[in-house]
Amino acid sequence: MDVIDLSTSGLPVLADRGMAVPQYDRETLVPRIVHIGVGGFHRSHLAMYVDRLAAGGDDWAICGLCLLPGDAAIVDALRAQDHLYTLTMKTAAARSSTVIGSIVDVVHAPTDDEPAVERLARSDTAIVSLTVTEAGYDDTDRNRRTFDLIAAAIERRLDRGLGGVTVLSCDNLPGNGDAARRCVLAACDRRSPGLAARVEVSCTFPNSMVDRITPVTTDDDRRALLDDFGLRDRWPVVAEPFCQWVVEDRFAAGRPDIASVGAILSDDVHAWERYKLRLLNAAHSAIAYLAALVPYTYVDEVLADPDFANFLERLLLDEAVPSLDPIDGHPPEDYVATVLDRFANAGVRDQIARLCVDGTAKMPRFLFPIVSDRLANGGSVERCATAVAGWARYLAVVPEADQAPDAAADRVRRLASAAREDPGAFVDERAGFPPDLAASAEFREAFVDAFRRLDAGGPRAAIG
Ligand SMILES: NC(=O)c1ccc[n+]([C@@H]2O[C@H](COP(=O)([O-])OP(=O)(O)OC[C@H]3O[C@@H](n4cnc5c(N)ncnc54)[C@H](O)[C@@H]3O)[C@@H](O)[C@H]2O)c1
Ligand SMILES: O=P(O)(O)OC[C@@H](O)[C@@H](O)[C@H](O)[C@H](O)CO
Repeated sequence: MDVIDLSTSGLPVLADRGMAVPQYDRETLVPRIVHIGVGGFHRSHLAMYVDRLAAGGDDWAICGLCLLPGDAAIVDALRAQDHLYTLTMKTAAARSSTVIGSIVDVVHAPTDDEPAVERLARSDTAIVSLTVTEAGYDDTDRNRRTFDLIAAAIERRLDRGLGGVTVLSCDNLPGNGDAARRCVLAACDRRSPGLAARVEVSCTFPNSMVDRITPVTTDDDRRALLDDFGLRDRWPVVAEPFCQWVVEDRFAAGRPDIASVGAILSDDVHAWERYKLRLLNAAHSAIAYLAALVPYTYVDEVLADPDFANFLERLLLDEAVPSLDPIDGHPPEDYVATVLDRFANAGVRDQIARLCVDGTAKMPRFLFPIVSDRLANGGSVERCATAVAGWARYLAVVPEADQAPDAAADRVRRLASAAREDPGAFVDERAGFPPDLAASAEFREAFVDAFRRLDAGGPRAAIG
């Protein structure tokens, strides 16, 4: 089999080799969605939904907007292959690959604001979507730029007599639309008096729950495409088959018929989002650091370990589930079973190291709310405390160069080091604990006990 590079002209060859490829005319698509943060998840999720829409005859498409210097690699990769890429869905038994055609342009604006603002302000932009990570909504200079650009673009649109846009966060955080709204309105206040009020009446910020486990792309993923299809794709995406998107139907400038391709339009996104953040994301953060200390490399290895599987199941059923309001017809226990099943998928090879990234942004959003609820309403916090102790021990003992990136970890790392002498020192508001956790003798005691067990016997002793 000849090796070909991914490009529009190669699509017929790939179709002959059995790969699903776009059958629609990409030239006629209109990039009404401008997406900031063209990482793996955007390409496994929103871009896939938009690809399905195009396959059904819709003309919506996506322009990627990359704002960080480090985005040069993805920009180059996409440009070199006509913005096409492969999405491979994997289980232990099978994998299936599709070429996704819904991204039709990409703008890289790491330093110069004007190309970004002008692209966002264009008359055909209807949705500005975001996957800029949880930490991307914290108030830092780098993050401010993202929202300053959006505010500048909306102002330009309104001054030109164009309407507002929908700002659609697809990040994992409680009330992601509300968080995006707060960041955009703060940027408006920084920019000009009165702009925030104009944005409030012209733009919308739907909340959404987004879900598809999407590991970091590896060279093995690239090699598999070469072996199976003779295809060289510079930056393919792999994901699990499961995919979910629940979103509020508040779109200021129109939307495609996303329900027709599987999205759920709902007024009750918060209930779904809580299920997901407290049962799936919290579970990821709960095992991440303990597993890294073993060390395990992949999530499925952790689930194949009966001690870890039992620890996680008990944490979810005994501590996380009681903190949730059940959704009619969708018992949380069923959701837990699905999550455990998805984590056990030995085909997807999701990396523990990926889950360890940005713990300071994720612990307060995923795991601490469960503990807060337990402290307020009664019930054990022992397993959540063990998970947090795993995080502290990881920060204290894993050499910094080997730790997963976490831009805000310096202070927390110092507290974790201090915890080796005095474990209780870690449970401090400076480590991101909310006041109720920091002040709770019950939580502190459970944490200290778990930290000591970890110190004495490692992760297995702590989770037993
Ligand atoms: N990977 C998943 O399984 C998954 C599933 C559901 C939701 N998500 C959400 O998507 C986010 C991104 O995940 P990913 O797997 O695509 O990660 P990724 O590292 O592959 O991509 C993130 C992209 O966002 C850009 N980015 C990061 N911070 C930014 C900032 N402050 N401003 C502008 N751009 C920024 C990066 O340059 C990169 O292109 C997650 O943090 C999460 O909120 C991910
Ligand atoms: O993507 P993050 O960094 O918010 O969290 C890590 C994982 O929990 C997350 O990516 C899940 O895999 C995802 O949310 C599944 O939909």
